[in-house]
Order: sequence, then C-alpha cells, then structure tokens
Amino acid sequence: MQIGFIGAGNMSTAIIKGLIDSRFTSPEQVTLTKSTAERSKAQADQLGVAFSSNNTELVQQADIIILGVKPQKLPDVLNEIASEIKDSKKIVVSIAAGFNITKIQSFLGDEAKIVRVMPNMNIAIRRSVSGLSFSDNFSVEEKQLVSELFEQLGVTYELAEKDFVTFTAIAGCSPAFTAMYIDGLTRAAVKNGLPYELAQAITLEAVSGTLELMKDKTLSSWDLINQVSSPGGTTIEGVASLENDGFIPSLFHAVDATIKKDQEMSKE
Ligand SMILES: NC(=O)C1=CN([C@@H]2O[C@H](COP(=O)(O)OP(=O)(O)OC[C@H]3O[C@@H](n4cnc5c(N)ncnc54)[C@H](O)[C@@H]3O)[C@@H](O)[C@H]2O)C=CC1
Ligand SMILES: O=C(O)[C@@H]1CCC=N1
Repeated sequence: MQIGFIGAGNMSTAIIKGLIDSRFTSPEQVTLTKSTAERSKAQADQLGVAFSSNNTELVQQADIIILGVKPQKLPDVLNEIASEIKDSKKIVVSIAAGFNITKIQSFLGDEAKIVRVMPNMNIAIRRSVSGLSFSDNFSVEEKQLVSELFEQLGVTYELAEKDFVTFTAIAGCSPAFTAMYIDGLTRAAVKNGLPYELAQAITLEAVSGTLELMKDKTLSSWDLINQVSSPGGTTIEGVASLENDGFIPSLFHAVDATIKKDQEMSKE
C-alpha cells in the first residue's frame, strides 16, 4: 500500500514519522510533495521517503492520498488531482478544517472516497485524538484500514459528519486553548514573583497530574473541583472568582466561534 502526502508541513511530517516509527508503514511506501519540487526533495531526504515532482504524479502512484495543505490551498490542489481521482478506488484523506465531504466531492466527483480526519498537534508524540467521518461509499475493510492508520498515532473516534465541527473545536483546536490556560496560570505566578521557567514547569506538572488523576479515578470535573475545594478554604475563592469573571462562558464562546468559522469555510 502506497501513501501519498500532498503538503508536508507540521501535520503531515508528524504523521509520516509516526507511521514509520510504529512500523505501520515503511519509508518505501511513502511519497510526498510540497509547494516546489526543491522543497519536496529536501523534506523527503530528511525523512528518508520518496517525493514526486508534482501532485498528479503523486496521486497516480498512491493508494491513499493524505491532503495536508492549508485550507486556502486546497481548492487548487483538488482541481489539480480531480481527473486522477475520478473513477479510481483511491482513498482521499483530508485533514483540512472547513472542508466538508460534500465540498470536497464537488471537486473530486460524487463517487470519490473521502474521509475527513481531524487530528491534533499531539500527533507529534503519537498522542492525537483524531475524529474520522467517512463518505458513505467506503467498504468495512477500507474504513478499518484508515482507522488502523490513525490508531498508530493516538486514539480515534468515528463521528457523524454533523459532529465533526464540534470535535474540531474540542480536539483539533484545543491544544491552543489548553496552552492559553497554562500561559495564564504561569504568568499569574510570575506576577506574584516566581520566575517564568519555574512557574511553567510547576503548572505543566500540576496540569498533567490532574489529567492522569481524572482518567485514573474516572472523576468528573465537578468531583475533582469539590475534592480540591476545602470548605472555607483557598480554592473555592479562586473557583468563585473564575465563575464571576465568566471563565466557563468564555470557553462556550470560544468553541462556538470555532464551530461558526468552520461552518462558514465549508460554505465558501
Ligand atoms: N496545525 C494543527 O494543529 C492542525 C492542522 N490541521 C489541518 O492540517 C492542514 C495542514 O496544516 P499544517 O501542517 O499546520 O500546515 P503547514 O503550513 O505546516 O503545511 C502545509 C504544507 O503544504 C505545502 N503546500 C502548499 N501548497 C502546496 C501545493 N500546491 N502542493 C503541495 N504542497 C503544498 C507547504 O509547502 C507545506 O509543507 C490544514 O488543512 C489544517 O487545517 C488539522 C488539525 C490540526
Ligand atoms: O486552526 C485550524 O484551522 C486548524 C484546525 C484545527 C487546528 N488547527
């Protein structure tokens, strides 16, 4: 099975490394392209894989094509490869936000086999949580193949396409939101006199320990909030302050804004 990556930036590079590290794929099974042949060669040499001099040639050689370009570049790429995809059995994986299956099929034809996958940046350490939505023309075996591929890179969830945008917000985008939370705590500690590096190291340990505890003991958020908040103590003062300042409504707004943008992009 040959896998072709159109666009080999942050995400595709992490996927390629993860697939090779997990031995799901050998380097000989991977071909990539970037925006120029020169860049493609340099990246392919660095990863020990092959490159194609253009996207059409890459599609001709691949069984699975992973589209890893930014959404703004996707229309050009889809137009470029459309004739190679039409009437083929090739599987097209799109990791782009804002391109639903209908929109991708409007370029590649209604019969094209499209799977939308939304990984997140944690794929760089094979800890992605990836959402998968398939067009309705996939066989069970084809679905299994794509699922297994992304299971090498973390956890997968198959989703109805209507839920994909919500998944994107809380999984694809959320590493950025989590980093903002960590930055906020870190700089609040700096304001109170701790050096930045020390404050960030402490915050990261506290956050990652909390995640492990919640998963290990299957605690809901409110179970944990109640356990930490001693009656008349310090934590409840902070919890009340966060509630008063609209911490939860801010997150609702952020998720809604993310979903709205994704839906707008799919309509463009
Ligand atoms: N960065 C993230 O956390 C996530 C990104 N995504 C999606 O992944 C996709 C890629 O994002 P990144 O890897 O962050 O972008 P990136 O900018 O790092 O990589 C894009 C790559 O596309 C290449 N490229 C541009 N035009 C091309 C063309 N015509 N033919 C072939 N290659 C071309 C560029 O050379 C570059 O290597 C986007 O669609 C994004 O929505 C999805 C989930 C998470
Ligand atoms: O910001 C974006 O559009 C992409 C999709 C999810 C994470 N990054």
